Amino acid sequence: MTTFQELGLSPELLQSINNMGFEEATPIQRDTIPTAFKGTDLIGQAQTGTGKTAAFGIPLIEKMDTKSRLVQGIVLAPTRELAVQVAEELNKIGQFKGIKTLPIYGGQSIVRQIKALKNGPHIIVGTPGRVQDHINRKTLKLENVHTVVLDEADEMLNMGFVEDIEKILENVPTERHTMLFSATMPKQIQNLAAKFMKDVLLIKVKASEMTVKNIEQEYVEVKERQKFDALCRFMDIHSPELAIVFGRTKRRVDELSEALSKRGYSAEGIHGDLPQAKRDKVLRAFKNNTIEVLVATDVAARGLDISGVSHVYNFDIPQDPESYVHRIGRTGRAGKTGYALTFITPREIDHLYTIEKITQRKMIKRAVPSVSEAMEGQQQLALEKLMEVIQQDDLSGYKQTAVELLEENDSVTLVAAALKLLTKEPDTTPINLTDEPPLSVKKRRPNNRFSDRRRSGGKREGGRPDNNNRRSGYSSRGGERSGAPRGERSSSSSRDGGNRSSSRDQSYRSQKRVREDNKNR
Ligand SMILES: Nc1ncnc2c1ncn2[C@@H]1O[C@H](COP(=O)(O)OP(=O)(O)OP(=O)(O)O)[C@@H](O)[C@H]1O
Ligand SMILES: [Mg+2]
Repeated sequence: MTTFQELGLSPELLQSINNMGFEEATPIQRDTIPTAFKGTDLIGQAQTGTGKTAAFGIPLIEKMDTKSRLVQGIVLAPTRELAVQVAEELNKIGQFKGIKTLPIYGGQSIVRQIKALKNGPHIIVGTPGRVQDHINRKTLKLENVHTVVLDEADEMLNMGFVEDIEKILENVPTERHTMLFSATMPKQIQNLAAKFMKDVLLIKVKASEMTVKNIEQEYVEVKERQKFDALCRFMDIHSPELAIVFGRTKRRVDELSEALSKRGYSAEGIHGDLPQAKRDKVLRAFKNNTIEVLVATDVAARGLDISGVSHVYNFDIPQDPESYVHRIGRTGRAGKTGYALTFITPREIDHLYTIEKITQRKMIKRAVPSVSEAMEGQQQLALEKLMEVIQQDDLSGYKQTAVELLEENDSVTLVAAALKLLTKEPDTTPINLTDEPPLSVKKRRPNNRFSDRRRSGGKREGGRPDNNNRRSGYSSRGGERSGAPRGERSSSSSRDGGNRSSSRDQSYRSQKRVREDNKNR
């Protein structure tokens, strides 16, 4: 066990960490904070929900000069919601030191952001597109930035943000401290490290599996047309506290959230085509438990930390194993338990095997529950509600009526009627979802997914020189700091785990993903 005192935090930060209820450092915090204090460029990899935000947030804030009113630190994140969340956490960590963090992201009034930027924030957390916009408008100056963090670095790379990041970093002094964080670090991340970092140290929290142990992982094989009924039955049995249902496309999310609402679930959808105000509203409602089911594209797969998410349903199998890891990582956070169920259609079984192989974790096969099983699940829930009222509420105001009722009815009939009233009986309102074709295996293009995306994505095209003049190196925590020039480091890929290299895996991983446009992130 490592305490934050042992990590040498200032009294101000110890106070905020204490206020946040953190008692001891998580492994990634224990391993990265001392290295980050030394100013070493690093890549931090640890499972979802294990405190990577504070792992970079603590050293970032410790390094801020409170007397300055200039921006000294910048964090880039792939989605707007994540930028907001990270800024909130940094504001908590920095509150007693007086460090101000400002989120800037697309979809929010630029005028409002310009005003806020004038208030002298020390740290900016932003999505690449909007940050660049402010740089171009000269409303954000990065010449005094000494620390840069790329949160969910591999996702920003997947999305083709690498050029935006490069442009942003051209505005930051080269003598800077750069940190990359994610739960997954595909090999292509080395290109990013080579581009943006110096003598990089890879700090990877060792785990036998990529996903956290306390998430129960199951799958169900079902025909496309039967998926929705199966989902409803599973949810009736599980009665999740809060659930996220992931769909592959925006249309899927729209249709699913509407269909779930029709069947009586309290559900709303979120994806990149919705106006930001709507996205904010839906997420707020989910966090406040006003809605119980969030239906989402992968826009909600990364980094979001919502307490109470007990179940994740992959209604459509994710596009690649990394996406799987992040999606299910929305549950089982900070040591809590969680549950994840993945739906596959018969032709998608190979994708499931690939996920299992890469995560090093087997999923348990489940059969589609019958209507009566779903009904039993709901009855059980009603029973629990009833027992809770018996134990916790004052029922004296109801007892006289109960006595009168019992004079005319037998007790079993009465209790059965009460249970019926409390039970949400399976709803069979007809639903017609547009079929999604099964996830297919396409031929892998040469090199890597990054180059695929550059060719295919509007904003990602139009290349730029592939190189900058930054020195680069890449070493594992084990010590062998290679320092080898780019192009000579292919051997270092073995650190990623030899199990990742079968051609089938690669072709799967390199598929062009049905992703949302960068601008919507
Ligand atoms: N030392 C700690 N003790 C207790 N809780 C912590 C500690 N550090 C972080 N947490 C809490 O754990 C939760 C998960 O943290 P965080 O969002 O930083 O995870 P993450 O590793 O970035 O996950 P992801 O890979 O999904 O982005 C948050 O609610 C955070 O406040
Ligand atoms: Mg995170």
